[in-house]
Amino acid sequence: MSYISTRGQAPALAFDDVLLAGLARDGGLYVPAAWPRLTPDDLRRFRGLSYAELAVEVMLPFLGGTIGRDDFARLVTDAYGSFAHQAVVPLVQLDARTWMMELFHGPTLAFKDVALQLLGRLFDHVLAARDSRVTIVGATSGDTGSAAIEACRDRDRVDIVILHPRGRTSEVQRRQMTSVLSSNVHNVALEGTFDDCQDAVKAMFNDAAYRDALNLSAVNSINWARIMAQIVYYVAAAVALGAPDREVAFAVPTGNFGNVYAAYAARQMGVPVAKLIVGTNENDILARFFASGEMKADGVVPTLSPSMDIQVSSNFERLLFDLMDRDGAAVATCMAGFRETGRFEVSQGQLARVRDLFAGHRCDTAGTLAVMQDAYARSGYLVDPHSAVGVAAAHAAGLDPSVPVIVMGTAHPAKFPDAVEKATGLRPPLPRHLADLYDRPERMDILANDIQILKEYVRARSRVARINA
Ligand SMILES: Cc1ncc(COP(=O)(O)O)c(C=O)c1O
Ligand SMILES: N[C@@H](CCOP(=O)(O)O)C(=O)O
Repeated sequence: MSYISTRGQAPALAFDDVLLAGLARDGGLYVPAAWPRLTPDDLRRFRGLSYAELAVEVMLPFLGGTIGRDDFARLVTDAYGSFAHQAVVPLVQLDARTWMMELFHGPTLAFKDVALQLLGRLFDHVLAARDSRVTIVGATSGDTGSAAIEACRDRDRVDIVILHPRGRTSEVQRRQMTSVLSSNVHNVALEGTFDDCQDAVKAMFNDAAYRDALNLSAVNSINWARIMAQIVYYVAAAVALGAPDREVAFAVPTGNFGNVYAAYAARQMGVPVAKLIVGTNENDILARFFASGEMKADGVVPTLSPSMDIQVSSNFERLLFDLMDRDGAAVATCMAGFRETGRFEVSQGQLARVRDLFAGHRCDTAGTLAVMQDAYARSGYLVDPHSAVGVAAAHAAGLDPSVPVIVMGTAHPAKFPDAVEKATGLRPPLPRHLADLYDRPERMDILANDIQILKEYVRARSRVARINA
């Protein structure tokens, strides 16, 4: 198994190198050179497995022998042992044909834990084997940051710097990051949006001398290993609801397009997926794209679902690569144009192809609150505002009623108590391990959106940079 860049110019890498590389050296994103296949018999065999057992089966082919089965099984079992629910990602039925897959039972209460609890362990394993260290730099709109910090805190071979947009996360999200006082953890509140944070991270990776001097690594979904670990729960959900003998659909609240891309990857591997429904909030660039074929960035507006306040969705490039028949040069030209003008367009043929599988739906604040109110009124079920966008998308999709729709429950309602209280009158308490979150001291640095300042900040906190100096 080797990995190639969506822009066609970077060297192909094996899994362990991709794990540490983050962004490809040509600015592209790594994808598998070929998709491993899951046969109908594989899917039937998966029916009796625990989540950790299934995770090993699904992910092993992606490793291409770079990590042995026993070592990998140990890392996976350990990672999912940190989840508060025995099923790891339980499925809850919402109505006759709609399910919610609760992905938020990990330590930081969002779906990011599913991948990042494993990634932290993979980093340790690979770095120990190489006797090496990395500097991780990441961008967050709220959830990746805390999940990555939790996964990397106190790890001797890692320094981690996380940029979040100042004042644009929920208070719980911010505190989950800034109250971790470990010496290898550094939080930056950037004067800007999530897109600015992500741009800064990519600019650091695109400076070859800088990335080499710091051994930069990534925890965002630009890192292929994030996507790999997220594929597993789509396989689990489909198998639980009848795959390979029944098709399913997924409704995915979307921002950076990593989660729904993992669903696409599961389908490429052989999971019978009838539709992928992309839910967006008022930052609806993706919903507009699936309607028109034009990708056109506007300014980011703050919403009730702040983790999805994103306009430039990194992982869309991975889908575009397939849509352009894996022509890296064409993707590079398209991305350069997008960077310059803030827009690109696909052909009518490409739009038709993409719409065979994908649909987009925009849900505004009123719609989000209505879903949360309705779920609570009907069954006492509390839905966070991001997952609510997914539920709205599922209901709007108008699919054949025989196809079960699985909504990705991406965050615990207690992460967004203000929104939940506004919708239901109830303020969900934090689980016990976070009960004193509001009393914990915080540490962060407020920085201007200036790439030189940010680069110097990260360099000064990188032990690798000090060793290499
Ligand atoms: C709670 C929550 N829901 C949905 C999303 C969107 O997921 P993705 O960026 O993978 O599209 C995010 C952030 O990524 C999130 O934190
Ligand atoms: N919503 C995310 C944004 C970053 O997405 P990622 O999947 O690329 O890490 C967040 O919570 O930070």
